[in-house]
Amino acid sequence: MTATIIDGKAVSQKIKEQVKVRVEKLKSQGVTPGLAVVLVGDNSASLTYVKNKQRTCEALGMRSDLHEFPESLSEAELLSKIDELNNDPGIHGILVQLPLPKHIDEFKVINAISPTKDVDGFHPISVGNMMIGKEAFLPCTPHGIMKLLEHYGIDPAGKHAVVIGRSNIVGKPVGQLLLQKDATVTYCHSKTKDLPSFTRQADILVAAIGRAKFIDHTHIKPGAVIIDVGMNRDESGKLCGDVDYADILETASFATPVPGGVGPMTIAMLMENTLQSAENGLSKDKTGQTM
Ligand SMILES: Nc1nc(=O)c2c([nH]1)NC[C@@H]1CN(c3ccc(C(=O)N[C@@H](CCC(=O)O)C(=O)O)cc3)C=[N+]21
Repeated sequence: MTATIIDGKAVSQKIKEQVKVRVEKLKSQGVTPGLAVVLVGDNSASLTYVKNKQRTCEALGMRSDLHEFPESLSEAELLSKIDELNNDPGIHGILVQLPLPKHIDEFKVINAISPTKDVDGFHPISVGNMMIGKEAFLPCTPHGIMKLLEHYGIDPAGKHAVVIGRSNIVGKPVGQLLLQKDATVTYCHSKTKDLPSFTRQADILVAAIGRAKFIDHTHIKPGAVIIDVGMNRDESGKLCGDVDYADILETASFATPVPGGVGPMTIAMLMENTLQSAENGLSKDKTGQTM
């Protein structure tokens, strides 16, 4: 048996086409969805992602503003920029590219973003609403993973999902979303003893470790669905995931490649969240009440 390749690029394309149609409709009502991306410091990897986000916005007819600042930007200056964006009616989504320089408190910054514009889904209010299953902007990578599973007819209900990684932006929320779809969820992390004993039980394995090609066929159960959230460089500098893709293909039933798996979905979900935010704005009056 050879695994079916989960084509994140193709699925993200479909989602973007649907977003584009909704953007056109919104524009005909006089509203152009606007995303503000804030980038502090000159991290070249970050710049690549940011450029990708901007390109996608433009392709979908959305406004995209890049606010670039030097590494030396103070926390107070960043907070005041966020305040300005919170109050800008042309901006529906605010994304502060992470990681931030060490002298800036990430938590303070995320907290300062208006939850109505929190298209990353990182604000504690968004996280809380997601946890209790209420309407919220869902974090883009976990949401993208759920969309991929859905697209390929993979129902998490009753399955054992094993998540490796417990970051606030990927590991923790993807486990929650899988739980909401009735999976039995196990979290593994750097302190987990005998990792393979857990991963071998997984019907759905989500790898968000940050180590190139760490997961191989000895870690997985025959027929498992493998979701690779890794973004690493191999020895030759090529982009690769946390999963040794070639090694697991004969064992897994489905697998996401890197690139072309989860990454493009992250961008598509960001576009959808930004559009959603703009649509929300249209259905609210000046007091913020939904009409
Ligand atoms: N506030 C914030 N929000 C984020 O969503 C966020 C962030 N900070 N910091 C950095 C990470 C990383 N991230 C990616 C998005 C798309 C691809 C992506 O499109 N990857 C392509 C390949 C891109 C390439 O070739 O380099 C793929 O996997 O096929 C990758 C990584 C969003 N992040």
